[in-house]
Amino acid sequence: MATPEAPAIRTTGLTKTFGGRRVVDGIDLDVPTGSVYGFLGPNGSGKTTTIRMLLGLARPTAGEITMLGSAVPAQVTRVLPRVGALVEGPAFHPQLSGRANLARLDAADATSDPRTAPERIATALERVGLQHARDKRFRVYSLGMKQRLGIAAGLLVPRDLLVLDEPTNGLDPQGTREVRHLIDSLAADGITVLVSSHLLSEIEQVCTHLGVMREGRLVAQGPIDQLRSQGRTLLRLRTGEPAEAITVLRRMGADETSHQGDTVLAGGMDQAPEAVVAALVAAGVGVREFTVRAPSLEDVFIGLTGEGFDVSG
Ligand SMILES: Nc1ncnc2c1ncn2[C@@H]1O[C@H](COP(=O)(O)OP(=O)(O)OP(=O)(O)O)[C@@H](O)[C@H]1O
Repeated sequence: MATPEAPAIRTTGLTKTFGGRRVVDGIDLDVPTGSVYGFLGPNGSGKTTTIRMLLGLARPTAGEITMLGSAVPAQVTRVLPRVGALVEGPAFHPQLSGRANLARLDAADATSDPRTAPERIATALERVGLQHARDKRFRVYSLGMKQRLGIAAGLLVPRDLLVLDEPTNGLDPQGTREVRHLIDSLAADGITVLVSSHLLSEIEQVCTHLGVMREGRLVAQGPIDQLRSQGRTLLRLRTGEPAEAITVLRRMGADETSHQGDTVLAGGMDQAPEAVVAALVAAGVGVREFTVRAPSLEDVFIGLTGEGFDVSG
């Protein structure tokens, strides 16, 4: 049994190679118990392969995994009953109701008790907010409802950990919100959630922790506030004297400056904005516009991954 202090998931040097290519390259994941851990990275960065190894669906080339206190894959049969997973989505029958679909999946699970099935199915449907639609056919469900039914399938027995691979992928904004609310409420119940996404904006609001993948490597990991504070404040100003402005800003500590036309950008300064404006004016630089942009997670990730994360949705 994992103690409350033990991480829900920990990997050491986890590696997977396909044809000599390191698709997952020595990653040390640390998913605290009780966290909502956003596993973020562009398509192809190795998230799904990592998740498949965690769930015992793929064998690591090297490295170790401990999940809920048990070694994976060696003790995967012990740990899997405590883990709900949504990977690639279960195959639902379009003509059957949500409830009938869950009954089919539950019946196919040799470890679940058929006597308690109706109650467990009702609880899972309730949990994801689909009780009212339980008798509707799957094919008339909205995208968000379909995805929530997929999560319900992972909740047919009580779980300590939920692993969701891109649960918001392809959803419209409404569906994305539904899934986010569901993750929030599952976390409030004490379930640890690992949720992958290639879109920061889709999961940022629900996560307590983030891990960022780039080309098979885990390039950042930690509590979301800690990662956010790694960002740099950016000053932006408009002036008729950009060259002079840059000289002043550099003297005041800016280590990154650029200008285009009358717009000057500067990073790496920690002076109060009013002190910067005063120094500019004292140096004869006319300031037409001045803004300070607080660091965003988006900026941090662009720096880490070398590419922008989609901010839609
Ligand atoms: N069975 C396999 N054989 C060979 N290459 C594979 C296999 N599975 C995955 N890959 C490759 O490994 C890389 C990482 O894939 P993976 O699916 O883990 O990334 P991902 O971050 O989950 O991206 P996506 O969001 O697109 O699924 C990709 O280049 C993919 O083509």
